[in-house]
Amino acid sequence: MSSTPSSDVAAFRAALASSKNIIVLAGAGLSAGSGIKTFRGAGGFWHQHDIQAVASTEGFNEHPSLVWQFYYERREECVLLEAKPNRAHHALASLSDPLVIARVAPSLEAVNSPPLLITQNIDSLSQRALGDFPEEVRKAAEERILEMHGSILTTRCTSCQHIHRSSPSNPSPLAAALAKRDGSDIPLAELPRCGGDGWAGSNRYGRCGGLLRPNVIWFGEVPEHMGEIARKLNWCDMLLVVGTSSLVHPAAGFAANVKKRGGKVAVFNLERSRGDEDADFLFLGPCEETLPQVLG
Ligand SMILES: CC(C)NC(=O)[C@H](Cc1c[nH]c2ccccc12)NC(=O)[C@H](CCCC/N=C(/NCCC(=O)O)S[C@H]1O[C@H](COP(=O)(O)OP(=O)(O)OC[C@H]2O[C@@H](n3cnc4c(N)ncnc43)[C@H](O)[C@@H]2O)[C@@H](O)[C@H]1O)NC(=O)OCc1ccccc1
Ligand SMILES: [Zn+2]
Repeated sequence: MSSTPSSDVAAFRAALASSKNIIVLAGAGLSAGSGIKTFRGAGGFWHQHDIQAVASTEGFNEHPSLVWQFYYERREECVLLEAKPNRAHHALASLSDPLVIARVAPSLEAVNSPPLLITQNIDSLSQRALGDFPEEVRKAAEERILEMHGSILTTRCTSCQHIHRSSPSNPSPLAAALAKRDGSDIPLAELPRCGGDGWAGSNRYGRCGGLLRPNVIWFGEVPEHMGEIARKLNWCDMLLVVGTSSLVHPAAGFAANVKKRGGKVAVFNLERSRGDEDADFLFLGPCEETLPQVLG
């Protein structure tokens, strides 16, 4: 790849305006401006926790209490401590407004509107940034947000696979259990259990009682929505890569995939990141500043 990436805003806007299928890929940097720690940045999660122990199926089978405490801390950050969507989330959310689309992306094909947002984040802040949009715009836009690594707002039963949605307002059963403890091991029996209907074969017998796990994708597990993501990337002619170190696969391979098919890539990151030398556009700095500026 010969040329170095451009940071010419007008050139980027012209490229965006002629794009038919725009996709956004987001990582932890998108939510850094909301006070949520990243993974590899200063004070990041992976500096304080062993990835294998807290973000793998094996880790959960060995130490379910430790993993639950790690995700309770994540839940605290995102939900209980009221993290709010920042200007980067709102700039991306504005791409769901038909008036904004008409102005910045008039060539966007209706089937690709609003632009798809593929997020590696589990914090639900991109959805919350849609808060003040009219119902139908918000609904349409929510369907265009793919949480490929799951969500901190949901738990999954390890036996019946039932998904439980604990809304931010009422604390999850875990909160009660964790609140009691000083970080020491929580007995397996006290960890969150499935209240879903239990089924043995064809007859039903009350509560499933299976051990719940955070409904997030751990290392070694297949990310969510991979079929839809692969299909949509095939036709993507402009990929915005926002706040990700591009070190975790399969997300880390999306940009090269789009480039290979003749699409363009624009990277928004606080600093240089893996593979950004192959991008067409590179906007360095806090994305809560660069995105509103470039999309504004
Ligand atoms: C470590 C890495 C080498 N390992 C992997 O990639 C593994 C193994 C692997 C698979 N393929 C490979 C190929 C090569 C090598 C390894 C592999 N991948 C997997 O296991 C994946 C599953 C991985 C998912 C793991 N779960 C997460 N999260 C959920 C839980 C949780 O959140 O706890 S990953 C987690 O870490 C990743 C962290 O990356 P970032 O979000 O980028 O955060 P990071 O801190 O690293 O960087 C932040 C960036 O933001 C920038 N920034 C900071 N502030 C700002 C700011 N203000 N503005 C702008 N930018 C900013 C910084 O400069 C920095 O660049 C995210 O994906 C995040 O979700 N599963 C899978 O491959 O299954 C098979 C498969 C695949 C496809 C189809 C079929 C089968
Ligand atoms: Zn169950």
